[in-house]
Amino acid sequence: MARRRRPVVFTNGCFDLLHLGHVDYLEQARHLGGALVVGLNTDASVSRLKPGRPLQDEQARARILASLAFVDAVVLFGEPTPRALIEAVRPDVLVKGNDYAIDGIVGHEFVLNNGGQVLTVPLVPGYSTSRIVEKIRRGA
Ligand SMILES: Nc1ncnc2c1ncn2[C@@H]1O[C@H](COP(=O)(O)OP(=O)(O)OP(=O)(O)O)[C@@H](O)[C@H]1O
Ligand SMILES: O=P(O)(O)O[C@@H]1O[C@H]([C@H](O)CO)[C@@H](O)[C@H](O)[C@@H]1O
Repeated sequence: MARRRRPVVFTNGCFDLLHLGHVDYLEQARHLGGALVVGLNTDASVSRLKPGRPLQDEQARARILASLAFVDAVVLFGEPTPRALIEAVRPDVLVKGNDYAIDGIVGHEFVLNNGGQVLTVPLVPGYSTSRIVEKIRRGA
């Protein structure tokens, strides 16, 4: 009897300083399917998106993400968006935090046209890498 493939969940981000919001969101994302693949922006890709960043290099960011029990794979991508990676992975579920609208999530058309789902996960209020950086700068 053919074994059913576990649904693959995909998300992506810079994940510069991992915080409670990231952990909560990644754990929720993992439980929307059977395995979680995280697309991680390379240092060059992050620098284009967020000048002055990243604070932690791609190897450190990748290793930290991969240490989480609910992250099954981490894949670096250097392009401005994860579009090519999403089309290569062909995930069953594409997830972002609800700081993104569904139609603003790169790859949503591809995943939906491929019969998959595109979902958002509520943010944990008050947590962001930028806010952490700000607090450190203020010495708060
Ligand atoms: N507080 C949060 N709760 C849940 N998910 C979050 C939170 N902050 C960010 N995310 C999600 O984590 C993923 C990676 O986001 P990102 O690396 O930009 O984190 P960030 O803290 O928002 O960073 P920055 O402040 O530099 O924008 C995105 O899908 C985003 O929706
Ligand atoms: O960590 P961020 O800024 O949430 O991650 C970005 O997400 C973008 C998103 O997928 C757009 O829908 C992506 O294009 C960008 O490369 C970052 O991963």
